[in-house]
Amino acid sequence: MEEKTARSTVEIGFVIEAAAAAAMMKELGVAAAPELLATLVPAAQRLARPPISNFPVGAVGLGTSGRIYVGVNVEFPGLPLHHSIHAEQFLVTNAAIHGEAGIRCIAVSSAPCGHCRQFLQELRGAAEIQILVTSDGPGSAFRPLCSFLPRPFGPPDLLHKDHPLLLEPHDNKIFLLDDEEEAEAAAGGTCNGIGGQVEARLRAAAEGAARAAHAPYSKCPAGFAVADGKGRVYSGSYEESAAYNPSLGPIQAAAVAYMAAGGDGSGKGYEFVAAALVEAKGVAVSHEATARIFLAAVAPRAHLKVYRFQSSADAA
Ligand SMILES: O=c1ccn([C@H]2C[C@H](O)[C@@H](CO)O2)c(=O)[nH]1
Ligand SMILES: [Zn+2]
Repeated sequence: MEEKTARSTVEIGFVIEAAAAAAMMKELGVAAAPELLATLVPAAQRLARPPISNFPVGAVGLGTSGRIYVGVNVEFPGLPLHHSIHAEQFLVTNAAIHGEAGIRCIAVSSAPCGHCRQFLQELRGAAEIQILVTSDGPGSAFRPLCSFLPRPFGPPDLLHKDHPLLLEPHDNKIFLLDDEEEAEAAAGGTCNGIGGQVEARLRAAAEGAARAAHAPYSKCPAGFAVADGKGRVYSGSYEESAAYNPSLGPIQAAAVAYMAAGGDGSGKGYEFVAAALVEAKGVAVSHEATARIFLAAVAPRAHLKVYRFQSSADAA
């Protein structure tokens, strides 16, 4: 009973290094890493930001590196529900931000929805990812993703089998258009006096995120970066799903980076003062309008600058 109390009050961050995970296993008397994942789910739920549903979802995943990644659901008051981030998507995005190569198993507080089962198809070896649903009770066990989503539609339906998948390295060819065109593209918004240095860092972060984006279906990679009032920059890459709708936009991915780095989405809100979007010029998929809607709802003071690059057919 005492042990149970200790477990339920454990506090965690969004990334747990392999050595720290080993120390936790020892402390909590847990024999194997997958068992530790389930133990940490209540602590993960406490990091969730669900002001609309008040339904906190926590997901805890083990990477092939031995690191543990936490994911939580994030809801944005004032925005349509499809802007929400699911815990499982948060987990995968958090892993991507930290350069993780693969996810072996995930413990999650409630059954993954159809959208998340589909999103997870973007990972190599998706069928064998092991999932445990803690709300199923003490006797619940890890089961492969293919038992949650039999006969999936996924990357093999649309891509060559060797095409890089979500957690695999991407280097999309991006060459930003010159300054004059950027200035034209940066329509709207008033510059609220962020320093040129922060602006340059935002641009570089968004460009790097666009390079790393997983956008093999539209071939429209994109990256988004936000700066807080202290000059800290957080960036996220667009992550596409073969089934399109479960895709996670670069704006949501940057919100994950912000939260995973300790930004508090519930207390003082999202303290973004400036943002940058990097995407191709005149292509099928644009995030600019979404970025403006998102910023207007969560950080209305933030100035957005949009940088464009010439679309390249060999974007991967
Ligand atoms: O697989 C799921 C299902 C739901 N949610 C979140 C979305 C929303 O914030 C809340 C209610 O659906 O739970 C997840 O995070 N993962
Ligand atoms: Zn879901």
